[in-house]
Amino acid sequence: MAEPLIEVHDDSAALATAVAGELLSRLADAQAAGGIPQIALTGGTIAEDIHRELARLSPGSEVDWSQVVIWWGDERFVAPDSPDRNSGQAQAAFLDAVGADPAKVHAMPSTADATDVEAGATAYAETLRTHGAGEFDIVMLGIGPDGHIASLFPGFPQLDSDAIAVGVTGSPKPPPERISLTFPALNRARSVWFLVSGAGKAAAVASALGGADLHETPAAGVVGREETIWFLDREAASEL
Ligand SMILES: O=C1O[C@H](COP(=O)(O)O)[C@@H](O)[C@H](O)[C@H]1O
Repeated sequence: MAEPLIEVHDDSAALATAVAGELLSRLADAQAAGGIPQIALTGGTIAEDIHRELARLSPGSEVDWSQVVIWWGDERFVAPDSPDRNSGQAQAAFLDAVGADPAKVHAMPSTADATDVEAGATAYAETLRTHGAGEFDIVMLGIGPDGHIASLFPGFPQLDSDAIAVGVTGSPKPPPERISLTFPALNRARSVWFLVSGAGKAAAVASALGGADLHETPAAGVVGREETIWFLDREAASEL
């Protein structure tokens, strides 16, 4: 397993531009090689900045977004039009603008699609299975100040699940009900990219990269099969 790479940028704006540029470059290369890349998006503050940069930079890129398969690492189990939806944020920020194919955009179930989080997680796992069980090219993950990634929170039982996707209730960060991919699913990715900005995340970054137990710092439990890159700004890297 390759050592994680750490890339530090001056601030969150520079970080967002760099990640968007790198993603477009990877997708263009994969498509030029004849592939239909599969990526998993994340929610959160830095993801919003990156999505806006993807909208800005995509027209000048070689990427055909209609030939990219889109997944999510986690989602808030709320109404489909709730502003809390990670997928709604991405759709509005860039997926509509760049011409993503709705048939290849796999949002996690909302309260309109499933009776509860467990049913939603089971349905998403089934969707993943029908598409090769999540052979992701790139999984992007934000991280919380508590070290959570996706909706895998410190001390929660979902950390030990061997399912593909799980339901979460009582999330310490609102909204309380969520659906999340698990470690076994996330760790099938060829590349895992952590996207982290701000001083509030510095301790979590240091803990994850310092080899913490994944039950205390869930970010420590995800590695790509081929590469793991930590895209940080200076503040997030300040405790390394
Ligand atoms: O709730 C969530 O939080 C994390 C990090 O979000 P941030 O706002 O602190 O950057 C995110 O990675 C996850 O997808 C999301 O559901």
